[in-house]
Amino acid sequence: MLRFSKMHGLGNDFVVLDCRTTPFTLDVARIRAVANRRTGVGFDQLLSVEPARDPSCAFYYGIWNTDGSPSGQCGNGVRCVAAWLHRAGALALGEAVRLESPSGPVTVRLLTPHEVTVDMGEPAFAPARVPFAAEAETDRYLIDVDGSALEIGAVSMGNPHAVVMADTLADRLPERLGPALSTHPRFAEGANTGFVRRFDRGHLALRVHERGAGWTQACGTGACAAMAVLRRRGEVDEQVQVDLPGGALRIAWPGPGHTLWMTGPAAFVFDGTWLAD
Ligand SMILES: N[C@H](CCC[C@H](N)C(=O)O)C(=O)O
Repeated sequence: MLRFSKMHGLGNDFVVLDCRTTPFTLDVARIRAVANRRTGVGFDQLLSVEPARDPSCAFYYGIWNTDGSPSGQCGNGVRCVAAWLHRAGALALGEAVRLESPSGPVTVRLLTPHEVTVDMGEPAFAPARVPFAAEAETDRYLIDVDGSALEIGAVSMGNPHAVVMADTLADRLPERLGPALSTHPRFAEGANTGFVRRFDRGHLALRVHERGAGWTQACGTGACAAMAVLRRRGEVDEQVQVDLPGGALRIAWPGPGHTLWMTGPAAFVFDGTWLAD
């Protein structure tokens, strides 16, 4: 009997599974079945809360996209995991706790039962870390998409991101470029592709075409990636508000050599039992 919680962070929605005592056993076909928005539950990512492998962390969380592919990190998801652990009595308000993601530890702290701040670690710009095929690391790469050059930033937040300034698109549409960049061969593991508009040094708008999940209402690591790329270019201050279709996140990052902080909401929708097998 598969029990789950349906949650969301700014409309980026999740099925959360309690795998603290029962191991995670879903295969790709089952993940896709649960992801189906008509015959399943529907989610952008499925999250499994499991015992930590790293003894310095309280719990581990696994992340799967709608197509069954795994991810190394999920910003909106880790806030939901923190709120889920709080509801389960395993995480106190105000307590800073390390959680283990597939790409390593992050530190979460609940400001309220529905508002979470997360130390997401340091953005990784080295092309091999993204991974992104490039001869040398730079703030801006020119990448060939459909036969013409597009300027992007490339960064890992534990998962790969391409960041595109919307004002560099000319007449090219994000609807086409998002899927093309998310599966671009220079990103060996694919990319989450964010289109950013900069209002001023403290305020951005962003929408993200996610690897393995498509367009989402919000992408936490995408907001972190947009901040990381623009801050390193000197185009934003240490704190920014990032407006996504589903709402706003607050991101803080002094710059290279520092970790990056994300603050935003986490919401419960319902608890359920999967009966479709
Ligand atoms: N929605 C998530 C990111 C999911 C990333 C996933 N699509 C990948 O394959 O890396 C977030 O809030 O950060």
